[in-house]
Amino acid sequence: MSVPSVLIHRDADVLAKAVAARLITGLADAQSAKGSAHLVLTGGGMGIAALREVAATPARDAVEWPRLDIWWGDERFLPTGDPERNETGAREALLDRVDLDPARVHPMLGPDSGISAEESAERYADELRKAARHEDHGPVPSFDVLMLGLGPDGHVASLFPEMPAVYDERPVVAVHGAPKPPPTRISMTHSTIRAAREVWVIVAGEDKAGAVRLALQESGPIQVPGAGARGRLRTLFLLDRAAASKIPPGLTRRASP
Ligand SMILES: O=C1O[C@H](COP(=O)(O)O)[C@@H](O)[C@H](O)[C@H]1O
Repeated sequence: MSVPSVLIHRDADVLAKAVAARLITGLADAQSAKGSAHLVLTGGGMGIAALREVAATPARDAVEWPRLDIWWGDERFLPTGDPERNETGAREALLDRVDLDPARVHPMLGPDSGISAEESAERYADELRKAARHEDHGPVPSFDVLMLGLGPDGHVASLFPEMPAVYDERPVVAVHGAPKPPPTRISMTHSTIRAAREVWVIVAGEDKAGAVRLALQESGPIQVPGAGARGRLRTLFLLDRAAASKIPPGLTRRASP
């Protein structure tokens, strides 16, 4: 597991633009090295803002969209098209605006599929298993980039502090009774998050500053799920100044004035 690096941008707007630029470069590099790439999306304010910035820049054409697999780190267990679904936000911000191969877009199924949250999680784990190659050495692909938001309580994806999902070793699980609505969700677990080559934790706002500090320190991932979000090769905490305001000096690097 990698030790996190911290980059700080002036505000949420600059942060979203910087993440978009980094994402385009990262995906283009991965595709040129391997022919295709795997990207894991997050819901939440900054994750969707970054996708909107990707859609807005002509540099998006550097990515070969038909050769990209899109996954989600978590989903709110709501019907397809519900505005609160992470999938809906991502489609509106970017996915409906680029030339993706629909077979390579992998949403987590909702209740409109006539299945339970548990079945949805199991199906997603199966889909990940089928996409994993021999060289991935595990039940999920080695995602090139896995993006995460961070809640003020330290949650990432739908892994909330001290809830059963943070103890679970299956790749994907159903979550019931989440403290943030909606209560029923599907989430990748820590083991799946840690299979990614790069994990990017993207956070803006003063209300998250305490969670950022705890997620960067040696907190336990049970109490602070963000502290367990680490990539195999690289972990980046991409922050705005407000979110970085409680990090001890020396740990941070300012990336834009
Ligand atoms: O509910 C969720 O919240 C987190 C954080 O969202 P934010 O708006 O506070 O940044 C998000 O990462 C997760 O995907 C989502 O389901």
